Amino acid sequence: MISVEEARAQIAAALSSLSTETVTAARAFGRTLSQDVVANRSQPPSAVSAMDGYAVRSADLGKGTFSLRGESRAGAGLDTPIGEMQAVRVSTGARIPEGLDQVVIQENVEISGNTLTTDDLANPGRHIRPAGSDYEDGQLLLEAGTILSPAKVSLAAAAGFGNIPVMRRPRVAVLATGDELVHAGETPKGDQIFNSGTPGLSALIFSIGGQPLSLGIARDDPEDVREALASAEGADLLITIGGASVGDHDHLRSVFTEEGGTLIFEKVRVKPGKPAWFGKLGDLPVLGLPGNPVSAMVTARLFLVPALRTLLGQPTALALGFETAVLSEALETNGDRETYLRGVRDGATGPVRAMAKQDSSHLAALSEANVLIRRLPDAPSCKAGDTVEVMPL
Ligand SMILES: Nc1nc2c(c(=O)[nH]1)N[C@H]1C(S)=C(S)[C@@H](COP(=O)(O)OP(=O)(O)OC[C@H]3O[C@@H](n4cnc5c(N)ncnc54)[C@H](O)[C@@H]3O)O[C@H]1N2
Ligand code: MOO
Repeated sequence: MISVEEARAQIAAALSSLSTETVTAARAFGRTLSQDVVANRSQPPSAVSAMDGYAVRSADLGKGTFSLRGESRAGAGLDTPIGEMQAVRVSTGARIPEGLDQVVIQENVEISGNTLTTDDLANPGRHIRPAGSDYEDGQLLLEAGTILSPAKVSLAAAAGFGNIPVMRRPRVAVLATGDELVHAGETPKGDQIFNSGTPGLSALIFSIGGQPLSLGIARDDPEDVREALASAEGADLLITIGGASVGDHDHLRSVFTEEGGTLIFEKVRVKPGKPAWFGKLGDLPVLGLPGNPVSAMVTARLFLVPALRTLLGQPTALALGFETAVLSEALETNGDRETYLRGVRDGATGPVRAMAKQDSSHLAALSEANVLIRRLPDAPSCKAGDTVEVMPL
């Protein structure tokens, strides 16, 4: 059995990043940048007013009455030379005319005909945004591999990118297996249960920027499994749910091998999720997740999310984002598998406790958990007040 870290490294090694495409800025949220975004001009391009008011020479303040000399508007700056004791009407974002170095806000002036008086004193640069104060021409604004938040989309657009180069969305086929399953919304027979795995994993795939594609439910019949595997053609990654362990009616692994699949690993020293496996069917990477719903969701966090991030060319694809938290309740000695306990943390930084229900089929408990508490193999017992590693969910 290999460790979680080895498994993650083997998955990443078998994947390469996908091709790229461009999308309009308005559609770029959540996508991964495929090229650096570099500013091709400074922002603002020249010194501009930060307020509505009057631009003056700071050295003239306190010396008497100004005469008004035209207006500089956002997008239509004033080019006329400005003399001493002259003030120019400016709006927010308007270019500051040559030679002026202070803006007096309109609330602080008295206008009479064509003249202006103010009690404001010299404060050079006041209410003026210098050229390039946001960013300079040639500055690296966003690096390839960055996930585009709304603010980052806005920055790329501010830098003139109407179309943004992004990684293609990974197409992830999801195949559930087992005669006991029916799709949610259908009517289960007595012993049947709903397929919770496909919707849960699809949501996770979607949240990382992938395109989930359900291949439905393959019955416990080799021909049905064979057909389902064939239907994954064209996907960038196939996720299977269930049939990973040793059951008599699980045909997934045997059909995978018969069809020429190469197994890269089977079984990981992790709890939950020991039966997780990974291989390749021709060029198609196949990640087999255990059927137990919590095992599937936890192993998806550990293996599927980094796989998607690798396909998306994200530089920190393998980072799991651990934080530390203080325990509010003791923990027992861990077994020999790396263990991910469902936990509840009080707020974003408060104390954490492991939930009472840790069964790998208890989805209601998983949905209440807000962290996974990581316990390394054979970790000693912990008491309240000890620090543990947690992965936010
Ligand atoms: N003798 C042994 N038995 C088991 C072992 C073992 O090592 N020796 N491993 C256990 C572990 S750990 C796990 S995890 C499970 C995983 O088994 P499979 O991956 O083969 O999953 P199935 O047998 O197909 O299903 C297990 C369980 O999960 C339910 N299931 C499956 N798919 C879905 C789905 N899409 N949505 C909702 N629920 C699903 C299924 O009905 C079963 O209840 O094996 C242990 N056994
Ligand atoms: O390792 Mo299994 O995932 O516990 O139920």
